[in-house]
Amino acid sequence: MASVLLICGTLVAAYFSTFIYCLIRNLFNVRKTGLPAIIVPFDQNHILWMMFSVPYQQWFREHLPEVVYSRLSLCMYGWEFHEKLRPFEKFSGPRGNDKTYVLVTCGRFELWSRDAEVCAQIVGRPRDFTQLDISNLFMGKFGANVITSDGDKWTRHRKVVASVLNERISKAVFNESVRQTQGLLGEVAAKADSSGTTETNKMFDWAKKITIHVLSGAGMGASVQWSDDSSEKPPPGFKQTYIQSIKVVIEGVTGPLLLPRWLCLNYPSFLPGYETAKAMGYALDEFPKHTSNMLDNERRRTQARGSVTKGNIMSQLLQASEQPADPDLKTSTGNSANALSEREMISNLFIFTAAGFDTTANTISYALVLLARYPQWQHWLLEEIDEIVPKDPSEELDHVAVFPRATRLLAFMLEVLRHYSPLVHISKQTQTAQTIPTSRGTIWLPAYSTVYINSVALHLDPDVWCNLNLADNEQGSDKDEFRFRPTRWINPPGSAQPLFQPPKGAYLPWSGGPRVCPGQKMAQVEFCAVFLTLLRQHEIGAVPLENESREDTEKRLEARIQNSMSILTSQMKDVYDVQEGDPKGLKMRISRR
Ligand code: HEM
Repeated sequence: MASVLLICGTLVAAYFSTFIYCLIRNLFNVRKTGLPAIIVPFDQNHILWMMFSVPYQQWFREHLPEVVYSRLSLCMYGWEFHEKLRPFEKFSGPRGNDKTYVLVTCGRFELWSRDAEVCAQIVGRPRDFTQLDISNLFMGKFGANVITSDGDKWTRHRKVVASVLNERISKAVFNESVRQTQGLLGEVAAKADSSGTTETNKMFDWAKKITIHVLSGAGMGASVQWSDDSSEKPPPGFKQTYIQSIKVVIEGVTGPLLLPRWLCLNYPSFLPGYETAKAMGYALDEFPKHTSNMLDNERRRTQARGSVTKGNIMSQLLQASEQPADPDLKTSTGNSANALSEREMISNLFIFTAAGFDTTANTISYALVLLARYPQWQHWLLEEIDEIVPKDPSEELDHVAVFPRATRLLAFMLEVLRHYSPLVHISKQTQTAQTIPTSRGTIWLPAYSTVYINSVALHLDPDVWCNLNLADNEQGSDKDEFRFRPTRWINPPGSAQPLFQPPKGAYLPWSGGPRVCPGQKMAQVEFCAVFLTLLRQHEIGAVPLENESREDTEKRLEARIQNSMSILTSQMKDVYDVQEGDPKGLKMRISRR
């Protein structure tokens, strides 16, 4: 018995001594960096902490002393959204650097920065600052792809992916976004009262529906009617439609996606989470099959057209993937050729959806609430929209004629993303020791460090944003960088560029450098197409509560926006999947103008 206890005790001691070793090693290394340190003596990337810290955040806040909680909160996923500049102003600033610090934990060495110079180098040197191992777990579920790869493998994926997201795709995305938003307006009209006004909790689910339909139509060439997806049946031999399987997979990235397929399919029905696990099991099985079938169909269509590709991502991907380039690789068709195998194509098609769905949908959702919160900005947009869209409402919107002129709308989107970046941080790791030269001195980093760009804090730098491009009728203010003010993006008349071009590394909602988001233009085109169509003849507002003043409505909307959390991306709580009568939801009003 004594020897069993001794073995257990030794194992426990050995386990905990690794944490102590890491803490001491990190304390030693931080002195070499010359940066301020914030010490939190445990491993914030420990699986148990990652699982339980966010759900128990409220409990920690209420029960821990302020001095402990104020540090601990910096280790809870998504903290950047709520804390804004606090760690920089409260902890690192007084110790000599208000833009970069080291979080000294019992895990890896962690650098956190909101310094544009540092951030520009992190995103500009993808061979030195590589993808986190953990991104493979979620994003590599269907095989290697552009997000999970580094080095030469990444170059190969990226070349294909970048060639696919081209101007032809922009046109397809624009047209599909208009078509889907018209579908939404059709549903709105069917529910409208005699004055042409509809009040609904469903506006945010509809934003998601537009985004997934656009990805399906302009992405995979599988165009869906607005009202079709609920009535559509899975094809023979399938339990889920393509849209259903993709939704389940994407919603599962918070955890269930990590479960193996066999476990999901055999999950005991008496345990909690049975329905989710079962749906995930089917989706893991069927998503690649659906995609593979769609690729086969597209191949057949392309052959029938005499190799003429269509303007959707899948068609372009097939063409780009089967260009001869590397004789050592075989494509799915068995040709001695480039680039991406069938599995890699499926995995990249999954990534387009995983990377493009929540990011775009949540940006549209924040924008909807901000339109209601700030009617003055909505009117500012309506002025532009009335000028650039055809006067005849039955005349179709032309991507080439309208998109380049939607300057205010794009400025509005850029301001939404400055405040509500879907990714609150961008994280990378070093494989070997690195240095980052800056005007404040050179930062040294040990091998196997994790580096975090805090996008929320980066986008609030007063040196870049405060009182930028004040219009004639606007007052400057001390804390202007915190204000939602899209005019800051509009350069004075006569400038070389109509929109403000932030300094390198200062604005990274789409990241930057060679690994900048290849879907940036697609997201911009979709955002503009959706709001051009929505606001062409309608206005967006929030339904006031009983006896609520306008001022109180604005406060409530502000609180709803601030009540956000980061799952994979930042999103408002309780706006999705809420039934019509449920008071938890956020009731929006769409009225004909
Ligand atoms: C508002 C919408 C979007 C935002 C804010 C956004 C943001 C980002 C960010 C920050 C990254 C870098 C991630 C990192 O390095 O850790 C990224 C990468 C990526 N995004 Fe987006 N994205 C958006 C829409 C899209 C769309 C619509 C697509 C495609 C359909 C897309 C495809 C990708 C891909 C493939 C990558 C990986 C690039 C690489 O590693 O080389 N994104 N995105």
